[in-house]
Amino acid sequence: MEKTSQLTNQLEHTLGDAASATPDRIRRAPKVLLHDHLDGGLRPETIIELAQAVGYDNLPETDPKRLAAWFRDAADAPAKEGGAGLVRYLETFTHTCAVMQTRDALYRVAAECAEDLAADGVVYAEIRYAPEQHLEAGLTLEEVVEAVNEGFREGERRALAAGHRIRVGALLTAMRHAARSQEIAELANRYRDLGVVGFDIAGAEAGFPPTRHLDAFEYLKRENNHFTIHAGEAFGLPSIWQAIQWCGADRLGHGVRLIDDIHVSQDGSVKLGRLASYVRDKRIPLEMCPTSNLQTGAADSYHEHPIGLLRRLHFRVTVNTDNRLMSGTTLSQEFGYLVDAFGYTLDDLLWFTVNAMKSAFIPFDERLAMINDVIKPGYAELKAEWLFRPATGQPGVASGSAAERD
Ligand SMILES: O=c1[nH]cnc2c1ncn2[C@H]1C[C@H](O)[C@@H](CO)O1
Ligand SMILES: [Zn+2]
Repeated sequence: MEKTSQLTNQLEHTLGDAASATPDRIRRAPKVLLHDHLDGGLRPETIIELAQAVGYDNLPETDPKRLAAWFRDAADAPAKEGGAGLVRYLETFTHTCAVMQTRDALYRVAAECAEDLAADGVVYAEIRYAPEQHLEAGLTLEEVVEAVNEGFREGERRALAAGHRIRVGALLTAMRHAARSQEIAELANRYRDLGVVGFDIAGAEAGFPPTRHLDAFEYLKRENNHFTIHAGEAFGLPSIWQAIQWCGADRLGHGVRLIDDIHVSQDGSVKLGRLASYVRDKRIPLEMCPTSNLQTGAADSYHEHPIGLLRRLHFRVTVNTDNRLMSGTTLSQEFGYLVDAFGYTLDDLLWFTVNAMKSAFIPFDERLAMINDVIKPGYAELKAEWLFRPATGQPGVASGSAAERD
């Protein structure tokens, strides 16, 4: 009896160890990224080179390391100061957009984005940007979209040559303070199946409710197209409610404030309000971006980030980067922070990843093939690594455990 429990403990230990999410395993695990801004993920070296090429001399730093630190610090500042978080955070994009005004620059940034994500183990990504912010040097909206799409294709090819497979789709964003959403929605529709997979609105949330862009959303619905909406980041439940019930968003960008509609009692029992229930019942995906939320003040720490509770309650949570440059992060790092905060294992990471792939805007059969033929086998392989560890010469934990299980 005692021997049995000893072996059971060993078995649990071995399988627990097999599923542990070390930084190296997180990086090698196949990952899916649904919320990442093209203009928030440039390489610092590239910004400096592009600025020189176009004569932009307003960069705060001209050394790549110092420039990277500047972006991170500038994006951190809002939360530290407790000010108008998101608005200050968004000011940093002036510099990245300034160097993304030519065909070559957009092509390069998009290619490098795909390469960087692939090197981090991302196998599928939807990358968003606002075409209307790249017209200053005379490009048309169509030229912007084509340059970015071609850049993504080039990045996919380079990644493949380096031994990584990645597929990248574009989401076209309209800025919520501006008035071009209908035009951008039509653009997204025109380039559908040509590299663009959906639409989004972004920018300052307070004062710019999603219903300002209702025409664009209704148009996209009539066209059977897909869209996500940044909501519940800097503004609370009304923004989420409008995004879903008025605009019909397929997914929510961030959605952290949904927590305001969930009541946890002292005894640990949980009661969902009507909106939170609806989001969970309808399996509406939440594109959560932990570090970005800390920077804009939408969450106070990784430990307290609503993702912990929402995952426990089986909301359809996904993990994302938002802006890799401003947050000094990668998708692997975001998962690493959550592993440290919540003790997640590879099984949790697989759950988040399958959630994300199910929520992607590409056709169902392609999502399914990604899950069954790329993601699940990738995690299974990582979890099986212990089987091939060199023998230690100690009595075998593995053989005892396997025998016990049979
Ligand atoms: O987290 C965000 N919330 C709202 N807007 C954002 C966020 N991250 C980036 N943006 C804005 C700034 C970019 O210039 C724009 C398009 O990518 O989207
Ligand atoms: Zn965002």
